[in-house]
Amino acid sequence: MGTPKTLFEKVWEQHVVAEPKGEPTLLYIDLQLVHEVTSPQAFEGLRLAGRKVRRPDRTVATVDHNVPTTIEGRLNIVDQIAATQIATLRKNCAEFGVELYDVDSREQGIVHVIGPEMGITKPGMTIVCGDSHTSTHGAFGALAFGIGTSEVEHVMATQTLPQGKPKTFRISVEGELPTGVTAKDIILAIIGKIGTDGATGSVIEYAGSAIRGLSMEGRMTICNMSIEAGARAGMIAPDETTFAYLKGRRFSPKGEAWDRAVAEWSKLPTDEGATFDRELTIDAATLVPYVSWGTSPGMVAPVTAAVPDPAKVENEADRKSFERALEYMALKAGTKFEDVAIDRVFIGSCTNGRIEDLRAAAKIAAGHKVSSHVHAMVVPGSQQVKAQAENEGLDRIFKEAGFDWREPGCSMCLGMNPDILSPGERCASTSNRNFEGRQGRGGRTHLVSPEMAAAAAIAGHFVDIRNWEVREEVTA
Ligand SMILES: CC(C)[C@H](C(=O)O)[C@@H](O)C(=O)O
Ligand code: SF4
Repeated sequence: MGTPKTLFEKVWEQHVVAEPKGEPTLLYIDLQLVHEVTSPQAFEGLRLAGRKVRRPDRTVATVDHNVPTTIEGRLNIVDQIAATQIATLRKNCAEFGVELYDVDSREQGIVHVIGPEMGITKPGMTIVCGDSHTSTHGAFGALAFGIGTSEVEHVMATQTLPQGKPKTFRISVEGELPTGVTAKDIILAIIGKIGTDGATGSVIEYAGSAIRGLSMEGRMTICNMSIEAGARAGMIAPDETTFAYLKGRRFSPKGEAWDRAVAEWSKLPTDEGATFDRELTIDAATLVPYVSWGTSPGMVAPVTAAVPDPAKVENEADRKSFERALEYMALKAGTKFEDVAIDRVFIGSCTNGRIEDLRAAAKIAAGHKVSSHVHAMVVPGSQQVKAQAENEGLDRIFKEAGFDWREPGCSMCLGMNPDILSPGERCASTSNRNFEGRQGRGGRTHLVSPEMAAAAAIAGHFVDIRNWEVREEVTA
């Protein structure tokens, strides 16, 4: 036995190609995911240099950010930038031999949803994408992180990437998660506690019994938002839950290869006695459902609380940004969140657009009606999520309750397609970012869990789902 190692160190060391003195390490990249927004210049760079995609078999593309979420909208994309980016991706994938899961594919969807669900994402891999929420895939014990467009080109050309070695940060969430408290609440609580720069330069490993108790969907929700705490990536050790999720998926190993893979993956978890640069432990019992109230994902408070008071902030710069956030959000200190009315609800995104999220939201919505002053939409993260939800009758529950049931894509997570807020509209959203204008110019975003979003749609304002009466007979 050598020195005890962390999950991150094991994956990192297995991918080192070269360690030139005084320069970043050259890492081998197992998988590159590609979408329409950050790939055009990378492909163009290759073309200009007369190069090929070195490993098309380790490169997977889909359309997600720009695609409209109605069938008619997809057939005739009005937005010129969107139409061009999508057409360009089609052309590039055909020319460079990259598999594209296009809108007519049964596997199209948000890049971070389709990788795991097809079994392309696997433990121990290095995974990159020109997209910050690539951290999602770390839920499988992969080292997965977002890269810039010039790096996308570098990986396409060489299947390697120069990277400085990040620091390690273990966040352990111990104990049993109270009823009504979800994976989304865990990560909102963490970011609220450590701040949006709390994990800068680090790879977070999420550990502890509350994390081990989560499904893969919940683990993905948590790793997804690592980037909102400034982390380079988030990781969770692969275990039986991981293997059960991956078994039998389209690109998962089969037969003997499966057994060999599981044996390898089982060696990845952090060794007893391994040390981290930083550690934090959170008691799961102290967590509640949260709502973000400001314009950064660190500005969060318990749903039962009131809008916090900037006057209590000592540091002047912090107080100013606090005041500015409240002004943008049109919120007054002291107003109870349960008295804050909303106009829109968005259930979807790579944070909370998976089947389990839709099940959870449907359970809350079943037998109720969306408030007359709210427009609420449910956007499955992928075609497979959509098909499965329809199989289970979730679409019917949502439609009967008055939710708009859409085609898969990033949708209202960001304002790059027709699904946007109008100026001044307030939205309860299951996505991961609440920056000014994120969901449309002048739009006001509150980040919440799928359950909280569904309940808010019905009540017309935020509600504590711990008091929500779930009509079991309707969902049964
Ligand atoms: C468009 C893309 C580059 C961007 C990202 O990197 O995260 C988007 O996915 C987002 O969520 O803001
Ligand atoms: S769903 Fe949102 S966060 Fe995720 S990749 Fe799309 S735009 Fe980015």
